[in-house]
Amino acid sequence: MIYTVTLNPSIDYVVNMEQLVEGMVNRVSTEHFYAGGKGINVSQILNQHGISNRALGFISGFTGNFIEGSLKEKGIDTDFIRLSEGYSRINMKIKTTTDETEINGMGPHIPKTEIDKLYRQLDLLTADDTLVLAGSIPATLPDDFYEKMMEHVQDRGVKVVVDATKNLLLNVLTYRPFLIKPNHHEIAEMFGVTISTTEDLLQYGNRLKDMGARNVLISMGGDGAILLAENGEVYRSNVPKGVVKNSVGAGDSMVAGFIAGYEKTQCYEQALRLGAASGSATAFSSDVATAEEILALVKEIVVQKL
Ligand SMILES: Nc1ncnc2c1ncn2[C@@H]1O[C@H](COP(=O)(O)OP(=O)(O)OP(=O)(O)O)[C@@H](O)[C@H]1O
Ligand SMILES: O=P(O)(O)OC[C@@]1(O)O[C@H](CO)[C@@H](O)[C@@H]1O
Repeated sequence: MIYTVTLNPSIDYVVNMEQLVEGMVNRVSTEHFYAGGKGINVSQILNQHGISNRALGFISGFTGNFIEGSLKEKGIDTDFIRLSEGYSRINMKIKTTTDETEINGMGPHIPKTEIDKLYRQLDLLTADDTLVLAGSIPATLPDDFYEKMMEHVQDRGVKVVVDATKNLLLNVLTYRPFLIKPNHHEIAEMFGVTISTTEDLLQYGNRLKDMGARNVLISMGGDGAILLAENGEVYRSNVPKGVVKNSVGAGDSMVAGFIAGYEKTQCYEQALRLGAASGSATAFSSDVATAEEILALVKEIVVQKL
């Protein structure tokens, strides 16, 4: 079974407007409310690929009810820990004709008793399970919380996927995650360097492998992705043609597509293909993509061995 953990789920309030003017009243031309948070997005796309999974994490308040309800409506298995105080956050995603701006909320305080409940859920995982840790760690939890969770399941051979930024990602590498998915900007930031060529990316991708990551998937937005696979092969994928509606969740969809592709075929090339199709399908859609939208793009993905 695949378990996703979203420590700080959100309602993504996705709006369109022609222009965003700071210091003025701005009015939107379209608005949508979606259940969000990186782990939750991974769960939604896994579900589209027919891969059974369970979404874990903390929810609270009326916003938490919306998140849980909308996942249930889509047939996604959830086992969220409900906090008695506070509200799951609302993240505003503003798409204008030129930019995408995001304002992400803080989220509720998570008391120690509730953290213990999450550890009890992790106690049940075995070597047949995959644990996906995705998204930021809320301010009320310690920065090393992902490391703590990985340490907790370490002896049981659980496959762990981590999609997080900077130190959160670097610090988990000693626990040998099965997959990490930084984007090219995050790699540059992690190592404090400027990346201008594919060779640069490969150099730092290999550094992440040397530090412990088993598979490193580097996404590059509209420029596709590179996979440095555990078997030593390196692959590059293109992106299909399409109009970007809202790229929020594209990275999470790529992670989910990769996991689904690997579960189905045990082949890294196929996993990258399904990951790339899933990422682009979400970029071309207002919400995270549907199975039909993803399948329509799979044939356009060209995976090349470097
Ligand atoms: N503009 C785009 N056109 C086509 N495909 C895209 C575009 N942006 C993203 N994708 C697809 O989604 C994948 C992941 O995108 P990206 O590199 O933006 O991830 P990310 O930075 O983690 O995204 P996010 O944080 O917005 O979820 C890309 O490798 C590509 O396959
Ligand atoms: O604040 P975090 O946890 O870093 O990111 C949260 C978030 O921006 O990530 C998802 C897209 O990747 C959205 O659904 C959600 O709003």
